[in-house]
Amino acid sequence: MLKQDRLRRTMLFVPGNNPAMLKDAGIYGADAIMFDLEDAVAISEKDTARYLVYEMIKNVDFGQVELVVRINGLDTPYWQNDVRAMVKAGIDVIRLPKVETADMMTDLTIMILLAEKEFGRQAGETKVMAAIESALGVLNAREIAMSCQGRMMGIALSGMDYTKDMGTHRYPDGQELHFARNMVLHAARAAKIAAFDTVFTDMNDEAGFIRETQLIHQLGYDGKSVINPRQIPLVNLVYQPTKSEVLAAQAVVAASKAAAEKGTGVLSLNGQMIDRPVVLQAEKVLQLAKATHLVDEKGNDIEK
Ligand SMILES: CC(=O)SCCNC(=O)CCNC(=O)[C@H](O)C(C)(C)COP(=O)(O)OP(=O)(O)OC[C@H]1O[C@@H](n2cnc3c(N)ncnc32)[C@H](O)[C@@H]1OP(=O)(O)O
Ligand SMILES: O=C([O-])CC(=O)C(=O)O
Ligand SMILES: [Mg+2]
Repeated sequence: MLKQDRLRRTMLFVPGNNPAMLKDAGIYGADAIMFDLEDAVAISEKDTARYLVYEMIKNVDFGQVELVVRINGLDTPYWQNDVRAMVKAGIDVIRLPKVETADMMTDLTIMILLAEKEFGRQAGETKVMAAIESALGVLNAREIAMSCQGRMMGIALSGMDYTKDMGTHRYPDGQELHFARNMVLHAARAAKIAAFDTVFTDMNDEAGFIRETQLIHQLGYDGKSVINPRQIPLVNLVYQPTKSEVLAAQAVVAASKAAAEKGTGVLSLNGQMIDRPVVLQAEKVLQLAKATHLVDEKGNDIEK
């Protein structure tokens, strides 16, 4: 599967200085694991965490899960060593926190390219993503999302730092994130990259977490950064298509295959015109249904 085609419903933050959490991070079914070298790690532990994450990537089999690392910001003395170590380890994606301008992403990719050359990795192989955590970052989201063509995998809203920058804090109804959520999402969609919503930090407020996940799913986000394994099945449940959505998608895909065999492009199904966007949407529904074991690899129902 092409990397950009993979599901990205959940990206699990794992503190880079916690060996037990790092070792088991692959067992919870997250679509991506995000090793954190930034705010989950105390200053005194920065070098230890980098070394530990390097060793984990080299020695633990995380299977098909996408491996992301959140490095330290460009205003710290750590980020260049973070980049070198992670590129050497073979990380899939580097997430830069507190991105405010496209130039910051360019500075990051210059360093990544040097490290790719130094450690014999293919140029451009290491993907990048930007975390937007301030008013300036939100206003520049479009240029940030359009930068680093070919390497840019996605952008994320980071609501804790963002609300601090805005002079507010997180509220249960999420109104304070309304503009930023929509800006980040539009920037991602215009650049054809993935969009990730921010963490929800109250692990005991399951109803609040589900409400927020339903909102970002409705808006069109690919998924969410999560901080605890308990949040993963809740996101997957929200993203799971309904039975009638699966049936409709199966019918569209079957009709489009039959039309392609006959050499017809556009077709009609139950009086509805079916064109390419409808087929792509149906394929996405079946991809989500496969991930939650509602249908098999071929898109057929799994008897329960
Ligand atoms: C604003 C920001 O920057 S947010 C991003 C930075 N923050 C983080 O990375 C924090 C990530 N999350 C955590 O560290 C933890 O979930 C905490 C500290 C919040 C809560 O930890 P706990 O109280 O141990 O949670 P809980 O009791 O649900 O843990 C259950 C199991 O899941 C494991 N676990 C919990 N969180 C994680 C995680 N993020 N990654 C991997 N494993 C985890 C625990 O180690 C425990 O394993 P065990 O049963 O084998 O002992
Ligand atoms: O990316 C996130 O959601 C976590 C984070 O750093 C923030 O909210 O400031
Ligand atoms: Mg932050």
